[in-house]
Amino acid sequence: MAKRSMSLLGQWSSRVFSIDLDKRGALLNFALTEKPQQAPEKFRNIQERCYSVLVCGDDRIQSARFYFGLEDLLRNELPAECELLPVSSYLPHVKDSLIRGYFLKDASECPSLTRRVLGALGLSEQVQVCSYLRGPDGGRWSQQLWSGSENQNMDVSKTCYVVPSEEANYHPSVLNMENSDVFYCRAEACKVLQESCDIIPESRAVLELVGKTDASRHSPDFPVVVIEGLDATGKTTMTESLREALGARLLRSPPQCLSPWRAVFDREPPLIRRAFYALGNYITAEQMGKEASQAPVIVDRYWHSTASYAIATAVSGPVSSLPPEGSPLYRWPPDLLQPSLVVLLTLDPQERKRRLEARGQGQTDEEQELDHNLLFRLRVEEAYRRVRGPACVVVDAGPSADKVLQQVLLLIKEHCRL
Ligand SMILES: Nc1ncnc2c1ncn2[C@@H]1O[C@H](COP(=O)(O)OP(=O)(O)OP(=O)(O)O)[C@@H](O)[C@H]1O
Ligand SMILES: Nc1ccn([C@H]2C[C@H](O)[C@@H](COP(=O)(O)O)O2)c(=O)n1
Repeated sequence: MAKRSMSLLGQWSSRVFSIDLDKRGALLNFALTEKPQQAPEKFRNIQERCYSVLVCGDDRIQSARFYFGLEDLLRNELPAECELLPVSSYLPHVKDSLIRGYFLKDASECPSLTRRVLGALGLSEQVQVCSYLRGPDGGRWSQQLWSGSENQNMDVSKTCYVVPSEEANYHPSVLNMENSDVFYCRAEACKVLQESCDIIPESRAVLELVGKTDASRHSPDFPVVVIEGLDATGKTTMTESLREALGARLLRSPPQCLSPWRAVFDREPPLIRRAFYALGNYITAEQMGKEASQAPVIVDRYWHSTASYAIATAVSGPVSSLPPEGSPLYRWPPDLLQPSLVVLLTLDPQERKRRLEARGQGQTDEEQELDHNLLFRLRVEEAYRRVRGPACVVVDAGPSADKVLQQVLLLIKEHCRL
């Protein structure tokens, strides 16, 4: 079978390549042209031999898993002097056109080892390898696409020149977010798990728990109040107190019944992991519908968490790299039950860290990332504030637990019929 990536060749020169130079949002964008031209300014400082490895297979589950493991694979196989930078290639404004991979700067003494590793990788149907050559004047760079032939040498099939491209006004990941990071209907999330069944047998068990009825239009008799926030902002404390104060039922998303499989899906790439959490919301929604016919319901995390963590993880850099406020990516899935009120607990980063340390519990990988990466934490919180349908009401969780509880009870009185 011909490589799918080869069919991209016709569009190769329309593509923008965006190299993520650091996690702080510095992107190096370039395009390709057939006429020799000067490379972007930032390219001219590069002294190393350069390559790109893009993952562009037909099977989205296999490609997502392959890309997820690619960084480790490259780090294990390549000389230590190879610097790896995430790279995306996309057609501007074209939804779902993004393909991802790594840009390699090789400063090692052994170029043949790097080429051997990349040559072997290039044989895979889901990988496209290119090398970049600096012209003698230093200002020009050419890109050579490696053919997928079994010849592991650089079998150059097309040469293009690296030229500056216009800066995009959003992060390229935004193009592929819908149905890859965020799922706006149960059927789309189910599809991902159905496609995963052969390689992740636990997907079947999850799918069996997901109902088929659409409870979204059913308006519960009692209020449903969701408590959201980053780790250690006081969600557990608040939800327990509200349960007591209101005689409410307490639910969480993902629901208890998914606990046996959560760790399995946490080890999967975003496509599969986010589909799992999306389905967790639908299972919790069914429980909400039942419980709220008898008593008020309090929910620990729900759709705001699923959408916000997914969107904030898919992009890098500052809050400005998020999809803009009002983007349809912040919409509520029409088939997912809407709560009566969503409260977002926020906390000063120092106080949150103090509470985390006082609690002395292990953190999830993602929460460790929050600690290390202030930008990520800011992105998650800003995404929370942008999600609509209903929008969250922000409450400062800094004061004493009792004071915060009184404030939330007041909000419930204002927003809900009790
Ligand atoms: N208002 C408050 N003032 C001081 N300490 C608080 C307050 N609310 C909660 N805490 C303490 O902060 C720690 C974190 O609170 P809690 O476990 O409720 O947060 P959480 O948001 O549920 O965290 P996670 O998402 O990780 O489960 C706990 O030790 C809790 O006792
Ligand atoms: N409804 C939910 C609940 C949780 N998540 C994800 C987001 C984070 O990665 C992690 C946080 O959960 P915690 O450690 O507080 O149990 O789980 C989600 O996507 N949707």
